Amino acid sequence: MASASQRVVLITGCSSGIGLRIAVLLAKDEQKRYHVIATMRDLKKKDKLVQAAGDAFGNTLTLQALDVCSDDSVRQCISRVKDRHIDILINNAGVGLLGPVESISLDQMKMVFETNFFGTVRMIKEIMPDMKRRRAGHIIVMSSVMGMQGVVFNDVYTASKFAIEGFCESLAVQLLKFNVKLSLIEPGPVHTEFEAKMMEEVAKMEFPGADADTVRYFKDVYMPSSIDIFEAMGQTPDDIAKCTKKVIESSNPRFRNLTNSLYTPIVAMKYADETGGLSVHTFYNLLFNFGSLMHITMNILKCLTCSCLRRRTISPD
Ligand SMILES: NC(=O)C1=CN([C@@H]2O[C@H](COP(=O)(O)OP(=O)(O)OC[C@H]3O[C@@H](n4cnc5c(N)ncnc54)[C@H](OP(=O)(O)O)[C@@H]3O)[C@@H](O)[C@H]2O)C=CC1
Ligand SMILES: CC1=C(/C=C/C(C)=C/C=C/C(C)=C/C=O)C(C)(C)CCC1
Repeated sequence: MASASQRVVLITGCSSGIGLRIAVLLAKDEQKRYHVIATMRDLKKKDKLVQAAGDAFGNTLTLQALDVCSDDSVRQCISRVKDRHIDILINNAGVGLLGPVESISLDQMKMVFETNFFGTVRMIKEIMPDMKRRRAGHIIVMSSVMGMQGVVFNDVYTASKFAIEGFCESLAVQLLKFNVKLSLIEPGPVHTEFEAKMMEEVAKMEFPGADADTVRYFKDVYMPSSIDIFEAMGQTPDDIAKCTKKVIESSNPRFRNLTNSLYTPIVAMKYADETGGLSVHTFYNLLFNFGSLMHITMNILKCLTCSCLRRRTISPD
């Protein structure tokens, strides 16, 4: 059980990746400032977390079942929390979806929104009223750079992250009146099971309904560039955990927190040209005209992201 001085942190999607690393980092805090309620939808997947938590398991870290897509599961989980008191809610659970829109069924698209958008909204609706009443609390949402900038062949995933960003941008204003903070964490590519799950999905894909040219652009142009980008820009889940810890420990946390400075110029293009032409044409050129030069492009991005741009992001160190 949490001591009176500890902040209670509830995290969704802790069976792997970023959620697992945030849970472990906070539970192993040297000053034991946090009591972490790590949640996952399938407790059979707990071994990796339990092993990584070591001595913290059963002390500063406890485990509960929670499926963000189920009203009952969310209600049951929160009702088990002492006085329903949660200081920090970290909405991390999420799923990806990649490929030509023609090959993806509406049911598959809805599942992505059920998890990434409605799952997060369900959690916020359950926990926010108590935070508002106490005039205290911090809600963290694991968004993505794709919550700000669309990426070809990630249409539906991007849309789900744009949706949650719009929701949070609106809600943050109201919450400020109640002294409840809301922060988005916006990572670029991160090496987690997310990446492996996508590769596995793509290997199995048969692309029903997509024409041969589109399938070729996806498999032979987008996929190799995307793999290069993961290699050149990829962060570790530990990096994202450290960034998240910095955000919750900040006395004046920012609303938006990009974790990867290599993305700053990409996001800047969007604000530099409100017609959208600069972003669309630059992405087109990067992919279809300079795709084979992706390594050089990455080095140019690294030069562009000199220290002045880097200051705009949250760094893990
Ligand atoms: N990896 C990346 O490149 C990036 C990831 N992100 C975001 O980070 C977050 C974490 O992803 P990451 O760690 O990379 O990926 P992982 O696939 O490693 O982790 C995703 C977690 O979400 C859980 N989850 C999925 N659906 C539900 C559900 N209905 N209820 C509860 N938990 C669920 C998964 O559980 P289960 O094991 O049961 O499936 C898993 O624990 C996501 O929101 C993702 O969009 C953002 C930017 C980049
Ligand atoms: C930047 C960029 C590309 C790819 C970006 C990717 C692959 C980003 C992945 C982000 C993830 C995985 C976010 C998760 O939320 C392209 C389209 C190859 C073209 C050139 C510029």
